[in-house]
Amino acid sequence: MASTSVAVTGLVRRYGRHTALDHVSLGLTKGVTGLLGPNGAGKTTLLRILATAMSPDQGSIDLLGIDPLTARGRLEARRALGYLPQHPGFHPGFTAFEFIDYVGILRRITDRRQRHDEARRVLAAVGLSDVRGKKIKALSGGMRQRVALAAAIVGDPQFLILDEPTVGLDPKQRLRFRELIAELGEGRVVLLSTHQTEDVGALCQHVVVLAGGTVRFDGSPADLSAHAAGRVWHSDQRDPGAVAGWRTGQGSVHNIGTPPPGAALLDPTLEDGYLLLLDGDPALEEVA
Ligand SMILES: Nc1ncnc2c1ncn2[C@@H]1O[C@H](COP(=O)(O)OP(=O)(O)OP(=O)(O)O)[C@@H](O)[C@H]1O
Repeated sequence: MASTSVAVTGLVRRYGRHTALDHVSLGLTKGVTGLLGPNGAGKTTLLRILATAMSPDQGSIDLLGIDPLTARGRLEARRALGYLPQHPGFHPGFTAFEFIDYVGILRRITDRRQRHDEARRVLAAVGLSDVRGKKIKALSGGMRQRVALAAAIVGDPQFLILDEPTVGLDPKQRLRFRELIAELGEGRVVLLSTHQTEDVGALCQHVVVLAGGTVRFDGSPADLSAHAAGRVWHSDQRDPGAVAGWRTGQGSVHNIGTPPPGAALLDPTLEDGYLLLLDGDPALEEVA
């Protein structure tokens, strides 16, 4: 039986003198894995390598039992994976159906009838049956993103690579995407790169944190939250021991860091764990 997991070992990728991935090793199984990391962490580089859009300088990949670093394996891997890139390219004059049909041609579904059935199936899966005859340029940003997701699932790939699929979506659209990704994660290997810690908390069984080209965390969402256990508290004013603190909608300040004695501790969220994991790390610009 074909392997149902993906593993990378010792992946190195350099851009000139800059090392974007520095001996990255990780394993992915069925379900949704969230890939978190600050800007420039190397997430897109890792995803592009897994999608066979780029080669690593060193390391090996086992993609559902296929070695995509060989010429033959690359073709086989491309049929087994779906990729939603950070900036999907569309032909805006195409209708949604025409675009997906075209993706079907690229994916070598040669039988026209079968390809059209597949286009209808994936457009229905992302809830776009009603607008399949509309030109892509006439669709909203959220709908276009759904077209990109539909394109990624043509041919029902068993490994899905999603690069920040919810960027620019409004909260309702994001929820819709969450549902779709959760459904796709049932029975497939899904790697979801995102800056949205709430999406990871809501969707993922597994989280990997990448920063400065190395893996800083690899475990469950609960373990990432637990990283902040005893280090999250609320107070009236921002506490001096806090590395970050913000006033919440309830009026009190949510602090993370080193609490004072007797502080009113809170249950940490995944975001708290993530922020504390990377606290003081030069790779994390957002919290500095
Ligand atoms: N084509 C390139 N040439 C030179 N440097 C690059 C190139 N692509 C990426 N880099 C650098 O490699 C590092 C990793 O980039 P990458 O895009 O993989 O990060 P990322 O985690 O996806 O970031 P973001 O969240 O901002 O998309 C960054 O320092 C980036 O500037």
